[in-house]
Amino acid sequence: MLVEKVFLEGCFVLTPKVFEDERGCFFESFNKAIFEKQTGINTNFVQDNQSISSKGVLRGLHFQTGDFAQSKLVRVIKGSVLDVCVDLRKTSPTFGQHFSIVLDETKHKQLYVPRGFAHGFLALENDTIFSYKCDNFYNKNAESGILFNDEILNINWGLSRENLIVSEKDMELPTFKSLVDEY
Ligand SMILES: Cc1cn([C@H]2C[C@H](O)[C@@H](COP(=O)(O)OP(=O)(O)O[C@H]3O[C@H](C)C(=O)[C@H](O)[C@H]3O)O2)c(=O)[nH]c1=O
Repeated sequence: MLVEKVFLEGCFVLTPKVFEDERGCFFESFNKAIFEKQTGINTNFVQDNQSISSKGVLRGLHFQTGDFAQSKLVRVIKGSVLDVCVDLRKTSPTFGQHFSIVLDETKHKQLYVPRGFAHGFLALENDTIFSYKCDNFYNKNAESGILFNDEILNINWGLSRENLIVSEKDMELPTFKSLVDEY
């Protein structure tokens, strides 16, 4: 597996070794020993999630607060997404900065998003299957997030608002500034 450091400390892009033959292909989508050896992160994922999205669906930016914060290992099983993570660690030199990457079914790249980050993605194709591992359980009362089009974060999603499908819940998420002022 190829592991590449992202400029946001603790964030990694992982590319598995793919074995191809006349039947198709095989790759290990997660191997704890290799992951820990190559990232130096000792993690214990406890929950797998999966979502299916039409083209233009934008989910995020989400995170869980406090003791319920989650690190995530995210990947695309079918289709493609523009995946974005935002550093919300107040003591981080990259606080408020974000990293974007296209994850798709052909390159099989994965993104490891540490605790203390907000995460979201835009589905670039219909029937995109997004699958991810979390190292903490879902806790509805600890859910929080930031408006996807927050002016300070200034994330380029590549599509104009009228082409996006965003849940009512996500449209009511706070701005980055209101979150910073609150904590
Ligand atoms: C996240 C989650 C949700 N749910 C329930 C709560 C709702 O009734 C329903 C849909 O949840 P939501 O609209 O929050 O789903 P997404 O918008 O895909 O949320 C995810 O979107 C971005 C990409 C993330 O990074 C987060 O992991 C996650 O928040 O599933 C659960 O039962 N367990 C869970 O772990």
